[in-house]
Amino acid sequence: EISLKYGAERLGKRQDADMKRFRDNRLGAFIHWGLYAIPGGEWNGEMYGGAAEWLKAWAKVPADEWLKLMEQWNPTRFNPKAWAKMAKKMGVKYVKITTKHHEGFCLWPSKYTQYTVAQTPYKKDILGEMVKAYNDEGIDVHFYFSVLDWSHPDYRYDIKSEEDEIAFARFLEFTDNQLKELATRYPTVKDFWFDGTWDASIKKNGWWTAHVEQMLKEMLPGVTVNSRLRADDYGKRHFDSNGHLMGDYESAYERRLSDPVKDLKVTRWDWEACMTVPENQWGYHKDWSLSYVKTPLEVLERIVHAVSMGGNMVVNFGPQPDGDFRSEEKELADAVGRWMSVNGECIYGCDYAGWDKQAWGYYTRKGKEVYMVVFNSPYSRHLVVKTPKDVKITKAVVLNGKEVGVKETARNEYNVDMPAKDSGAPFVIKLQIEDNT
Ligand SMILES: C#C[C@@H]1N[C@@H](C)[C@@H](O)[C@H]1O
Repeated sequence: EISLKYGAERLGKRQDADMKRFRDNRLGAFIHWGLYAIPGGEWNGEMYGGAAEWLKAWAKVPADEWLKLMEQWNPTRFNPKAWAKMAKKMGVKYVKITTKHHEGFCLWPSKYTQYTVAQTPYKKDILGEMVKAYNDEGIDVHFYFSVLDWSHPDYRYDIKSEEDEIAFARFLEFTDNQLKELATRYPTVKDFWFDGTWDASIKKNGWWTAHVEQMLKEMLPGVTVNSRLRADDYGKRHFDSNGHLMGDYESAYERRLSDPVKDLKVTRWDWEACMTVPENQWGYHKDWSLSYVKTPLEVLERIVHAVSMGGNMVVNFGPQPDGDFRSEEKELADAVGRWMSVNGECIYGCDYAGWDKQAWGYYTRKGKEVYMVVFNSPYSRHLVVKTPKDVKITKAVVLNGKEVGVKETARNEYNVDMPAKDSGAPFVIKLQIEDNT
């Protein structure tokens, strides 16, 4: 192994109670909310199809012009309690909030910059209102934080001169101060999800990324930190130069998931995926007709897919500038919540089952119970199950339904009957097993 000062601080999964809570929560929601919600993908009469929170880049808007949007930040329909109730009904156990996205606008009254909610017509600490509302509903709060900051004159994409070194050192100190401010003001935060760490300037400062992880964990014992923050001594990101995962969970799965048959490596570590409902819109975009919008069923399948491979899934919401959600997002939260209210036990606290995936859907596992989450009903009316050696199925019951027949067709092979009544939606069969492995 290469000797590293700023490589992985731990080998294998974190096993403390806080990490177990992160893992068992399984389903989260992302809130991408910032100045970018105001133009919603349109600038000077031109509609841009790229990600709405990157409009400043697509339309090549200078920072000072972009930040003038602060004069319009006044979400009069923002109701944190209603937001928290919507999340609760959806069945999410945590919400990741963009405290500051690449644009540099802070949803909290940071004293280290003038680009915050305090300097807008809204004035109030909107982040604090969200944290309280979600926590009051028993929902954990995670902070998204963009290291990349388009509003800060000392940010550098690369370090090519003495001047760059000096400026970027000032920028790293500014960032430390903001992170300490967030950890101090909102001590119930459970996780920091870093973004915007792909530039050469950060890769050349792996030491700082290790320092940030350590600083936050000293300030907030138990807090989790994503792998995307981390770079090692040689600029290797997420996994260090010896191939060990840095941070507490891998966070590379943005709008993509590992193939559940061909690519099982993620089952070896903790990981969290995040997804958008349109093809690639995190912030509010006025026109969702510009790309395919996933149905609630397609969102649900991605949630189950992630959990079936031992990961978490975070579904994104991009609130409107007025503080309300678009109808498609309200309907999505409703639909997912209805399914989770009946079948959530195959998600919460569940993990990778280690059984060979079948065409009808996915397995998840919690101790001695294995769940079959069926998305594709076969014409044969039988669900083929191949168990590992020395594992037998003793019973099969449809969640919120009746027992179904199980017939052993060969060694470690079974036909599990379909439920008599077709619910017209994905359903879950809970298997009791004898595991003599
Ligand atoms: C690229 C990029 C960013 N990462 C996603 C989580 C969004 O914040 C997007 O803007």
